[in-house]
Amino acid sequence: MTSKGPEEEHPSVTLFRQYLRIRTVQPKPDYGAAVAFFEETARQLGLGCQKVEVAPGYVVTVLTWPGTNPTLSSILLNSHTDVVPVFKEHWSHDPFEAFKDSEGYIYARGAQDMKCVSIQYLEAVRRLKVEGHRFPRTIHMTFVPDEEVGGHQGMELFVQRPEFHALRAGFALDEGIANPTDAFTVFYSERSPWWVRVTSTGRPGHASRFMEDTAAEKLHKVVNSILAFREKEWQRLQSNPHLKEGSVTSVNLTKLEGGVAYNVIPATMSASFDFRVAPDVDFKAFEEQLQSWCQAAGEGVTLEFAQKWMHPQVTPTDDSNPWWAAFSRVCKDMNLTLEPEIMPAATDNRYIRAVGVPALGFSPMNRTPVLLHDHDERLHEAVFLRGVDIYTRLLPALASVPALPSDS
Ligand SMILES: CSCC[C@H](NC=O)C(=O)O
Ligand SMILES: [Zn+2]
Ligand SMILES: [Zn+2]
Repeated sequence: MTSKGPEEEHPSVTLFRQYLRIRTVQPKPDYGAAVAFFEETARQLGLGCQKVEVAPGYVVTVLTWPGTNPTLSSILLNSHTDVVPVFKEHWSHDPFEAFKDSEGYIYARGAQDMKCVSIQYLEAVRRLKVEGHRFPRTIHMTFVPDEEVGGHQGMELFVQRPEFHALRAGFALDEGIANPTDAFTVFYSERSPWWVRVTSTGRPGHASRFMEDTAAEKLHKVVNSILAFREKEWQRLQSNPHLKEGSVTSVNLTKLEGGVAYNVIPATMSASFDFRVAPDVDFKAFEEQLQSWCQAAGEGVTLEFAQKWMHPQVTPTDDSNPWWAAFSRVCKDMNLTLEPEIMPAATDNRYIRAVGVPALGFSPMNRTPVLLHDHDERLHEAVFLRGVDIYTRLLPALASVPALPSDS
């Protein structure tokens, strides 16, 4: 892939790099600068712009291109504006400079997750508007805060607001993940995050003794049960080539806490786990399983949830779903191979689907290594521009889906 010199850079790439330079990095994102950026872009594109403060300092910016038939439900193009922190010393270039190398790779935090998508939406709308198109359905672009820390001050609140319902979203697109092959991954569901802390209490005492009923011994049993379950799910994934990562339940032990001194047996210890529960799991039975592992470990072992998503939804990927039919038809016409999967991580799409809006997770990056949250996150400008082409084809198709029973 070749790239043009800076003087001939495509204006969509220039806008992308400008956005990448805004430091919307957790844990202290500069959301004010991002909102100002989208307000200015809305002005340039002649789009409506609404700001909804869902919590103090947490603004959702909504850019709107009205359709010709206001009775139809709208298309919602969502993207989050925050990005995850960096370990600067592991980067080849400043992660907030949006450096472009001689081959055309743009290095920046957010290059894949998901500032590319925000600008691709805008640039596709710009092109279609410049060409004089209008479509029956309204297109709304929402730029939301807080996704990287769970969306609790972002999309989770926004979907409950009257301003969200007033958008009358019939279908939504949000983020996906890059695909290193020629194909594009599209996500039709998500695993549910369950963050579980197991606390074990037991007899304290002098650490030179063979004390019975210690917190550590009981915690060890629970850790063993959960890691054995992890191994079982891992084997199930490994042994079946039809299963993808998002189709099985994963768990990782992410924190161990407790203890005060080498020679004091602590009265309490805890272990924290990040479970990602597959959408076809019986949630009630799974929670009972967790409880029974705690009980089997002995007295005084309890669990609490720091996150517990209970509303997994599946957006159908067959022609019974007119949105899928329109989406997949465009991809077919463009000769794009789609790989439908379940999102292994959690995105704002779970909140959108939970309020009844069918949604797909799609970040059009093929032939691209998966570098979200990684060092040297980067995207080739040609892949980025191809993504603009793809949305330029997708939006007319989606915004022209004929009236549906759900529209009335
Ligand atoms: C459970 S809320 C955290 C959301 C986060 N999303 C992106 O990485 C994730 O860990 O999947
Ligand atoms: Zn993301
Ligand atoms: Zn992310």
